[in-house]
Amino acid sequence: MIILNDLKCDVTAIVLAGGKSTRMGRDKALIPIQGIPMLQLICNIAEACTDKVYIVTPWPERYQQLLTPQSQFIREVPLPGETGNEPRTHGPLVGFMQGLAAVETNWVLLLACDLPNLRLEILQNWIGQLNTIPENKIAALVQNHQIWQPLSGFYRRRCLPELRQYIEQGGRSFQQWLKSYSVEVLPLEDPEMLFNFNHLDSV
Ligand SMILES: Nc1nc2c(ncn2[C@@H]2O[C@H](COP(=O)(O)OP(=O)(O)OP(=O)(O)O)[C@@H](O)[C@H]2O)c(=O)[nH]1
Ligand SMILES: [Mg+2]
Repeated sequence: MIILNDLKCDVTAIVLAGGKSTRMGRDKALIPIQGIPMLQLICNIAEACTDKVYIVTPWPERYQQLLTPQSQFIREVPLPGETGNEPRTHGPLVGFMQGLAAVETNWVLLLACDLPNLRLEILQNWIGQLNTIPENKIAALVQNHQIWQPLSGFYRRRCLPELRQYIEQGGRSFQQWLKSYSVEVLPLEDPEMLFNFNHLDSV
């Protein structure tokens, strides 16, 4: 357990709660799963994995009552050239970059807020393996049919300068950005854990 605690200290969690929830038709973060709003469910799991959790969102007021003891909001701001009047639509890569700027640990656990089947023991198991990942790997993610699952995995903090550059050049795609790097594949026996709750009729 001492080893897991040491590793826990070297990981910060970033939970993304923004976007349009177009397919759901209402804010996904607030949809209850067994009585608990999805964002809170994810933050509870994140807190058990790390000592620090950042919730990156353009609208922290909306989630104020959900805030758990080790969590902190990072208010997402428009990029230069974007207007601040409409809900942000710049997407999760920009939210991630804005959260990453506040991180001081070597590793970041990035989580979407729409993962109702997320399992603590699997995340803890992955955290236990982080110190075996070769230095040249910028991230450690699950891969399905050559597609990375970017919103439920780990990134090294040092990717920030290159991520910033990619975004400044107009890039918004995790898949495209990750193509420039060597990424470790995380083992996952049951892909159901990463079921993405996008439609109300999908459960
Ligand atoms: N902070 C932040 N999070 C975002 C943003 N866009 C998406 N997300 C988060 O990224 C995760 C995956 O979101 P998606 O399901 O791909 O997109 P969405 O815009 O929320 O929903 P759709 O409109 O149905 O595509 C969720 O946790 C969202 O809260 C954004 O611009 N900022
Ligand atoms: Mg989704």
